[in-house]
Amino acid sequence: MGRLTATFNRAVTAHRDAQTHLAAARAALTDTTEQAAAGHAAGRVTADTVHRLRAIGEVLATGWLGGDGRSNNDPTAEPPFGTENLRGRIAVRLGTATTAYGSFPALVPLAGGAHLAIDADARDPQVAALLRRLVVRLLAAAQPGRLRVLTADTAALGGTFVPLRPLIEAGLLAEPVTSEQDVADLLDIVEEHARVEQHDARDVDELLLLVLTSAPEGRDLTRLAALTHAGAPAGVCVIVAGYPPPSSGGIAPPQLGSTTRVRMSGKYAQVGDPAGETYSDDGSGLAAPVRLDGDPPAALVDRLAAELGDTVRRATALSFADLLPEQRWTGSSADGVRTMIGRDGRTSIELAFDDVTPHWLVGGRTGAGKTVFLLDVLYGLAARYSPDELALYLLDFKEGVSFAEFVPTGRDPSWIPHARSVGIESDREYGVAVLRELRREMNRRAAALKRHGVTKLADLRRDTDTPTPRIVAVIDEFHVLLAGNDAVAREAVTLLEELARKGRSYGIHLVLASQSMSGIEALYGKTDSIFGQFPLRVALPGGSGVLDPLNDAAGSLPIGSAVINPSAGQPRANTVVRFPNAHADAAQVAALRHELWQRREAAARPPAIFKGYESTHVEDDPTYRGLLPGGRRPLSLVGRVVDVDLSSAYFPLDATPGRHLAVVGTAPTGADVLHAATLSVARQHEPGSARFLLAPLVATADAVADETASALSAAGHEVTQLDAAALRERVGEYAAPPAGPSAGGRTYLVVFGMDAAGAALGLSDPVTFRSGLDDLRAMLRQGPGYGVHLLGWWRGLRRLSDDIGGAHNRDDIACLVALNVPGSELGMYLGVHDLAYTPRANRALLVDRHDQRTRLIVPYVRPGRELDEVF
Ligand SMILES: Nc1ncnc2c1ncn2[C@@H]1O[C@H](COP(=O)(O)OP(=O)(O)OP(=O)(O)O)[C@@H](O)[C@H]1O
Repeated sequence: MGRLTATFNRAVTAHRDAQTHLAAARAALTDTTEQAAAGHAAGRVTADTVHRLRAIGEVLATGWLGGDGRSNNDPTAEPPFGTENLRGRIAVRLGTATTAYGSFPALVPLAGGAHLAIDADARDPQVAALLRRLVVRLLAAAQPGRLRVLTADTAALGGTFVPLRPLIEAGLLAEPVTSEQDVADLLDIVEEHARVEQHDARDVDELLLLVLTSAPEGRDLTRLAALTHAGAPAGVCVIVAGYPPPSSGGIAPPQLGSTTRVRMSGKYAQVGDPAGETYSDDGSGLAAPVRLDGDPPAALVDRLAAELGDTVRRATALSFADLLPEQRWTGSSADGVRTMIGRDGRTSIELAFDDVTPHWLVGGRTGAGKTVFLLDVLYGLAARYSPDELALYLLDFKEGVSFAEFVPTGRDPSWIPHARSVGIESDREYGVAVLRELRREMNRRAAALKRHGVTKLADLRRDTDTPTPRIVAVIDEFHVLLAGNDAVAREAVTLLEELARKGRSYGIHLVLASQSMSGIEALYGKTDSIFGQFPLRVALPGGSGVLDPLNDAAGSLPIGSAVINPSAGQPRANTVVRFPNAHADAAQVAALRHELWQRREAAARPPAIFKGYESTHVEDDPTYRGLLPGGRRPLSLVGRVVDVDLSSAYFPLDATPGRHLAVVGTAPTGADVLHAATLSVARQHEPGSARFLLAPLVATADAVADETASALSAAGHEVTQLDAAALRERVGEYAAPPAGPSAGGRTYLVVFGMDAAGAALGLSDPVTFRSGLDDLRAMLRQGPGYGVHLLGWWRGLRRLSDDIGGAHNRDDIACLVALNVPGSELGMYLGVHDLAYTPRANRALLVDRHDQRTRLIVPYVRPGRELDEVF
């Protein structure tokens, strides 16, 4: 007993500095229990021994790890939460060991590589209550941010942890998983945690407590066992109930390492020897039955949730501001650009666009936080590098507003000065236009390198005064761009392949983000050649598609986190990062945008913006506004090209046979296009120097035709209105060069509803026997030569074809704007077999037969025409 007293006294003194002296104290307990067990067996246990055991137990499992958290000195005072750093082993109370001479606390070691297994699963209410009690003890004791608890409840499908709901809601405890597949995913997370902790050998950053209400089977049990063998540096603590599982076919279950085993026997439990610290000489464990502690008081659970929830959130919360550097625009992009994206535990994680990770592939199901992640990256970069160091091309294919905040709006004139072009709800054709622009820039840079006789972008930057910023081009929902297997998708694949392969040498970096990596037909056979150039993979929840098929680390990620993998998704290269929610910090984000905008250079221009849903008006077109009389050949404006700068779509009307315009399609916007085409040519003539003959032949176009006539008259032009018969006459007149006083100047025959002139044109002249169609065809060929141009709207392609005498005469009306005309029909008319055109609202195809131009355009509509009317 003398030795016992001495060790006890040492332990009590040691309590002042429990961490350093815990080992000594634990030795005291081991000593004591050994002696107690031995003494008990020999009938030598006395009330005094038990009394001392009780005191030692209270010293070892202090605060919330022991009793109810009350101290011996003042039973009414509760210890504070969050005192343990959990870096090494701790003693945790399981229940009360009873002997004939009284009871003492039964403790087991946990953490620091020590684990616990109970033979009955959580369907035994005592086991379920103990598991809850242990979770609460550890959470109450752990310093904020030092403990992460993951639970699996296959025994009761989540029911075991219902009493701990307040902790789940407070974010202190993860939602329990309940299926075998989920358990496998959970093990992925724990293994990843262990790998990262072991790799970063400095210290255990965060203890991951894994609580399972029943043991998994097969391979997952082997994985679980391996975790128990991983040792203290893995930072994992396993508490598993229902181990060993009922034996299957006599095969012994894998042995757990450093695990105290508890065996249930009626109302008592038998606690085995902890690893490395024996209660017994013969391995029989603690020689006293243990009454397990029951449920934690509900009030304690509530209080813990309220107090600790807040503290943990504050301690681990990551705000948008954490991503930003102290000083703006101090970075040099000579060797790459990098930004902090979030944290792994307490470690900040930076990602880079450089030679090692030139391009990124980002995956995540919809709603997984892809947009938020991209915004975090983009704002982080824009805060670090000036527009001379970094330029952004942003392209979004989904209906949404991912990048809308980078461009000026009616309410907020600010923009991100790095943004060169921003596409919102982009068309695939717009995407291709942006990629072409990037390729042009790449070629420009390649030529500049050659010119300066250098091989690296950094050297070029030194040799020239003109800034050569690195370019980061983000394409969100890029699978839309590559959908199908048409000419657009094929061109996009070719461009992407080239940019991915050569971009890194020229400071051009791509981020491809998508909710789906599968079923992209156009990529067939090209995935390796393209995605092989994207070593950095970012998998958000549901985004495992960007990782290796054997890497399922993104399976059960919570929102706000991502797997970062710089090795093209290989299973052993994951880091799980938490990133802040830029959407939640809208005021801060707006403040940053304003700050950056204010810093822009005086000459900075807002980005070229494409909003797929917006209609366009000729009056807003700077080209239209700049048109003046006296040009060499009048331009007839019909819309804006779907390209990076949204350039004006027009046809020059010169003297070549066939320089006429046909607008085709039943969409009422046909009349609007004709209106814009007519007014634009009118601006290029002095009043009195051109004749406008307007034939409003269909009721749907009457209002627009009247508007056109008044606008022309207001501009001082001579306007004559024609009906079908008069049109027939004029066509006859213009079939040959005019002679006499009407000669000279230009004549525009503007026909709203040319198909309605069919009957009149079909009539033959009683004298010459020439039909109106004969005259029309002659006029189409020769008219431009003497200044006559037809601007007509046909509602059907067939009628147009008939009027010109068959599709083989298509060059006789060389300028075509196709509205809602099926692509196949149009392809047939034009003799182009793989024409990629899908008619849709607010879009048209411009075809110029003479210079082989085919462009997707946003056709002009009259202001006030609502979008749903447009098609
Ligand atoms: N770091 C985060 N922390 C907390 N919540 C987040 C975080 N990131 C995203 N979220 C939440 O997830 C929601 C969806 O995010 P986001 O809009 O970025 O998803 P998405 O993947 O772009 O979805 P979709 O493809 O459908 O547009 C956000 O409204 C936000 O509330």
